[in-house]
Amino acid sequence: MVIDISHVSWERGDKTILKDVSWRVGSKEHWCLLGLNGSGKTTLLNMINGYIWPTSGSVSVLGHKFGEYDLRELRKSIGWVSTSLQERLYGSEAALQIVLSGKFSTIGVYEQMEDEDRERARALLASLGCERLADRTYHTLSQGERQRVLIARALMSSPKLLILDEPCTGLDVFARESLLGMIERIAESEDAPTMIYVTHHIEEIMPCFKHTLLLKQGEVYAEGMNDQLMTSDTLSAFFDVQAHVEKRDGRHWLSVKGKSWNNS
Ligand SMILES: Nc1ncnc2c1ncn2[C@@H]1O[C@H](COP(=O)(O)OP(=O)(O)OP(=O)(O)O)[C@@H](O)[C@H]1O
Repeated sequence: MVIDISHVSWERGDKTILKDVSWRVGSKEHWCLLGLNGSGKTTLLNMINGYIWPTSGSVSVLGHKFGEYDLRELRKSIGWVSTSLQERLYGSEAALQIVLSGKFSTIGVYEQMEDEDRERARALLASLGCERLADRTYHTLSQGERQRVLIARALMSSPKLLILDEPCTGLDVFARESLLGMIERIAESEDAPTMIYVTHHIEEIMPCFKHTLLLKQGEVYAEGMNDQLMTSDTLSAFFDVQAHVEKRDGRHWLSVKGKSWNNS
């Protein structure tokens, strides 16, 4: 199992933020984690990365049970692309340096890098269609370019688990489709890590993500194969709206009371 979360709860004061959550992700099973704002997605990711501990229940990631393994070592095998990471990066660094920093999962490059590291970083930038950005400073990049650089950075350490936390936030529809295409290619590559895609938007779920965990108010609402979960009935009840789901080009599209959410 890549992720094995069993009956996990997380309490803060008198508030229960995660309630009896269980989730098992097998190797090379690419999952989507779907929930509205405040449903507990970030909290669950913080737990998977060992930044917070469950109040009750057990967490095991990449076969290592928390409490019995050095979490700093474990984090080297996990790539986590998130907006909060963007805020912590040094905006004045060149894109290539940012990708290189992924080798040791550090913010900034402190270790001696070899020529082969630079070659790998350039190859990763090229595979994400942004080799020409290698020498550009991060703060001059567009949001879509930043996300690609961060994904290249996350891949630099050849992670076994890659978490993409709302990677399409702030992207226009064309940049979004381009990034989703690249994510799909990563998922289909031979040495692909197990991938978790976190979002509020079902239309971003590419066909390579075959499973979804629906999280609602800190609880698992449902989980399973997308074709079973992504139905008008299930999502109407999940989102507490009158929703209509349509499948097109292997993806599911949601509209609410005649108003499309697709491009929001
Ligand atoms: N350290 C904390 N102390 C108290 N409450 C917290 C803490 N961390 C998160 N919460 C609360 O837990 C709930 C879930 O938050 P979380 O950030 O996990 O949701 P989310 O699904 O990631 O939301 P979003 O999609 O907006 O990022 C929210 O109500 C939040 O205010």
